[in-house]
Amino acid sequence: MAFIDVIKEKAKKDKKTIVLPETRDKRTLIAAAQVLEEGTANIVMIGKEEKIFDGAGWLEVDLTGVKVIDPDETDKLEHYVKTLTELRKNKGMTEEKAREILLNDYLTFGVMMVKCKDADGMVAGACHATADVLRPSLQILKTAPGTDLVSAFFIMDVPNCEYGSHGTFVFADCGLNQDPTASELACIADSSAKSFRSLVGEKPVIAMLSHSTKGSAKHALVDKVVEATEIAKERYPQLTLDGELQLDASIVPSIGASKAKGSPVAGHANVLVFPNLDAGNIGYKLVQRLAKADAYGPMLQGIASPVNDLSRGCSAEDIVGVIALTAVQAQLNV
Ligand SMILES: CC(C)(COP(=O)(O)OP(=O)(O)OC[C@H]1O[C@@H](n2cnc3c(N)ncnc32)[C@H](O)[C@@H]1OP(=O)(O)O)[C@@H](O)C(=O)NCCC(=O)NCCS
Ligand SMILES: CC(=O)OP(=O)(O)O
Repeated sequence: MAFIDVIKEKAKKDKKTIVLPETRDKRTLIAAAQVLEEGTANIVMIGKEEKIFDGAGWLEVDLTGVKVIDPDETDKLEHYVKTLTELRKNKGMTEEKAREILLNDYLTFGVMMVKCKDADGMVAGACHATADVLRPSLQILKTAPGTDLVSAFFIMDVPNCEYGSHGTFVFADCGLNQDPTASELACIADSSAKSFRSLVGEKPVIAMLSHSTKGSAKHALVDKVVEATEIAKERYPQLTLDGELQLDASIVPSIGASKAKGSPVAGHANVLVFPNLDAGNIGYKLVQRLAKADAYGPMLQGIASPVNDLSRGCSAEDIVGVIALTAVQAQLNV
């Protein structure tokens, strides 16, 4: 069974409620209808009911069963206003500002629904840039207990691929931390291992990626990954993790054996930790577009409740997948 079909089966077993704030986006409406039909989640949408259902009518999709919350009409608004004001009072938030934001910014409204447990998770980003989705999520939900850093990963499912876990990988950070320090890279490795284990269900084998393998190149960029590897090995001794490794040495067994002999990771990695966001974001898009991989994300790890982003280049099918993954994260509380 394909990776995403396994996730959908899990999602169906204990249905969670996912809020979709981007109700002007056609792909989101199409995805919502498919999720309702497949039964992987309950869907809440934010906006004016007549506009949402008009949109669905033009697209000829059936949104029967979707719950619509209109910020102008809901009696939850004042609770959200008070909660948001309290949460952000040290940052100058007032009730007036909070009301203005909640009435006009559906992304923040959706995050508040998750914060107040009126939804189990949120998926957005089909028509908003990543930074706009992540900022309110980070500000309101904050990090999960025991974590200092939120980071963003993709589940990459590569067709006809013998590498990774039958072609399935976690790539990180591909969406949030632009130039992580060595210590932050170590944290991203640990969070990515947890994401891999909980969503793919297999043992994570983590490569700390670089343009160098075991000292083949010298540069400050390489030094950062070497240091990150040392920190990660010390902080998380239970992980199967190694670096610094080039991509080919990480995933191709024969190249791993020749470039990094004796490494427990080389040639077998299924979790790829990129040295910075340029590499991560470009890397996932190369694999998605040229190898025709399914790319689910950017999903957040290390955040207190499940909120996941999308690329503005996503398809309706990608949204359906990320909704199912969000529902499973909510089940597992990761
Ligand atoms: C996400 C992002 C917008 C946050 O940066 P920012 O707007 O400058 O916001 P700040 O640094 O002021 O952070 C806002 C809040 O989030 C928190 N935060 C930021 N990054 C965080 C992280 N990685 N982990 C945990 N919390 C974080 C800050 O502590 C701050 O909290 P506070 O307001 O309660 O003090 C920024 O990191 C970014 O633009 N990342 C790249 C996104 C992108 O374009 N990706 C490429 C496409 S996928
Ligand atoms: C993941 C990604 O590239 O997102 P965006 O379209 O928001 O830039």
